[in-house]
Amino acid sequence: MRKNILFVINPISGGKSKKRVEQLIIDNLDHEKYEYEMAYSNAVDHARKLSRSAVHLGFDTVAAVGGDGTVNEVAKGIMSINANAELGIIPFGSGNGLARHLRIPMDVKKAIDVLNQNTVKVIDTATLNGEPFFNMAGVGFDAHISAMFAHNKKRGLSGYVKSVFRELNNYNSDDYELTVDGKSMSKKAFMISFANSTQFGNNAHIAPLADISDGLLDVAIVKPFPFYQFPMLAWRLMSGTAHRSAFVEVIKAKEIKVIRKENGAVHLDGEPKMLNGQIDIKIRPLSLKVLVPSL
Ligand SMILES: Nc1ncnc2c1ncn2[C@@H]1O[C@H](COP(=O)(O)OP(=O)(O)OP(=O)(O)O)[C@@H](O)[C@H]1O
Repeated sequence: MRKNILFVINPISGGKSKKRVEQLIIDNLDHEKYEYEMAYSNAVDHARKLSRSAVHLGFDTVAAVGGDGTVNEVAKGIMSINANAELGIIPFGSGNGLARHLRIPMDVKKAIDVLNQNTVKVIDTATLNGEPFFNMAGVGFDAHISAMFAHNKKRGLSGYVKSVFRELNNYNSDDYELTVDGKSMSKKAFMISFANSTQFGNNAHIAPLADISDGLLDVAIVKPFPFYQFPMLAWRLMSGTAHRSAFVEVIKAKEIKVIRKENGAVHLDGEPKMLNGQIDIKIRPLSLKVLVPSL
């Protein structure tokens, strides 16, 4: 029997035109395996609603055509109705962290072929104050950058890199009280990432040893560092050796509580949110089915 798949296309993700996507789907999807529909998200949270309605109507798969924010909304929609429905990803974002971690090709035709292969991997997901995330959440500098970037109309990698350099000099590290699986600790940190996958996106690996199906998050604490160390840290991110840096501590955990003195930004899969001082993060082991490349 053919499976029903809905493609949820985010027209703004990655700052890239989606004009060719419809035709590429028509030409490359295996129509013996799938009956398809397509829909465009028209605002923040619309992809979640589209995905939720599709799964409610009995769709087997919803494919997010976008970046990590679109994947977040589509996966949230799926999980709110039926954890047996599957997530597909056609990467079209600025960073595509989850897609890259799962080795889903950046090329649209090849990513459609992954859907045709029909190989399912069950992954962990997590929540931050009850809000789901799938790739990475964080507090500190990366959350600050997400909040800045959200006001930047130009999406894409170059805008992101510009924001990082502009803010790097102005940003002050914060004090955090952490409880990591019941163990209390105080940390001064430039940022803290709660990593389900290894990377933020663009192959910047903050938690190179993270396993997306191990029932654990990798808590990557980046300590304050002198400005001249930034190129070395950037190299460590890109070479998958961040865990070996003297400025990065990684702790594996199921449940983390974070208390900071002031309200501030957090990010969930790159999308910013303002929160008060207390943050609770929890893993949900093996809770989402994703279509991934067969080996
Ligand atoms: N029609 C729309 N107009 C404005 N915003 C939209 C629209 N459709 C979806 N969105 C929002 O766009 C945001 C960004 O999408 P997404 O994260 O996929 O792209 P990106 O930020 O470029 O990629 P990445 O997260 O991989 O870096 C999402 O949070 C989503 O809510």
